[in-house]
Amino acid sequence: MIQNVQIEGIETIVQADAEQASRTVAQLIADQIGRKGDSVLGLATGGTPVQAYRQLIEMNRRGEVDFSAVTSFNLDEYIGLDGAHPQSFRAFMNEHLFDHVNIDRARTFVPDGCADDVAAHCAKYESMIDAAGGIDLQLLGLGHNGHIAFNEPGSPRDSRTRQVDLTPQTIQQNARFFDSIDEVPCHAITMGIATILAARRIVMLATGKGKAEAVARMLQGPIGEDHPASLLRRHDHVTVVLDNAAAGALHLE
Ligand SMILES: N[C@@H]1[C@@H](O)[C@H](O)[C@@H](COP(=O)(O)O)O[C@@H]1O
Repeated sequence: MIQNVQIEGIETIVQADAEQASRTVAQLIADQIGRKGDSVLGLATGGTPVQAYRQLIEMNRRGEVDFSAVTSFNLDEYIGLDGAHPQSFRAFMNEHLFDHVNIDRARTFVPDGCADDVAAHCAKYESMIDAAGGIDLQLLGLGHNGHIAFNEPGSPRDSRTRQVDLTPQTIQQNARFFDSIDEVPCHAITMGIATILAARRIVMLATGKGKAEAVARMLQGPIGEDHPASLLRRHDHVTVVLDNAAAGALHLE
């Protein structure tokens, strides 16, 4: 059963399972591209969006969504991994989306984890987003500690693309993608909270019981930098898409 509720002014869609929630997110992205063929998308990595990307690939094959004029900017990248490294977010995006749809690879942007001058690269990434006209739709996942992209708790709400340190918890969480925890980089480049909040529309996907507490704090806890996702409530066009399990700690009337 699908529930569509307003929580603290945020449109929240609760689907039965991760498959249905991913389908909803894929449809929201396809609708955005349908309205504006040359949309600028903000894209996310992690385990959560994989099914939504799979749906988009299927829709692209069926001719239901056309990526040919789309531009994309990814949220983040590990420092020290170049795009050819299998655990880089560039490789992730190629494998899970870009290799399988008709997007122009030259218009897909992921921060360069091997940039010589990281600060200059971050400033350039911001100006490239501006030059593209800003992000029309930003897709987000949710960290267990409330992080968005790699904006860990305590990240300033006016932060922009920059180098950050990862918390031990995030390193631990992401170790599942590597052969061992020692291989997980400790630093990353991430869009800032202000970069994310500048997107015209934000779609957050969270699934599974493990995200339930973080979802409840995001939507019904205090708004503050100690739970970065709660700052999304300061944005006027956010859609949160959940499965039942991730909605489990919410107080729904
Ligand atoms: N930087 C990413 C985030 O963009 C992502 O949303 C989050 C959740 O990941 P997952 O979807 O695998 O739970 O963790 C990562 O560290």
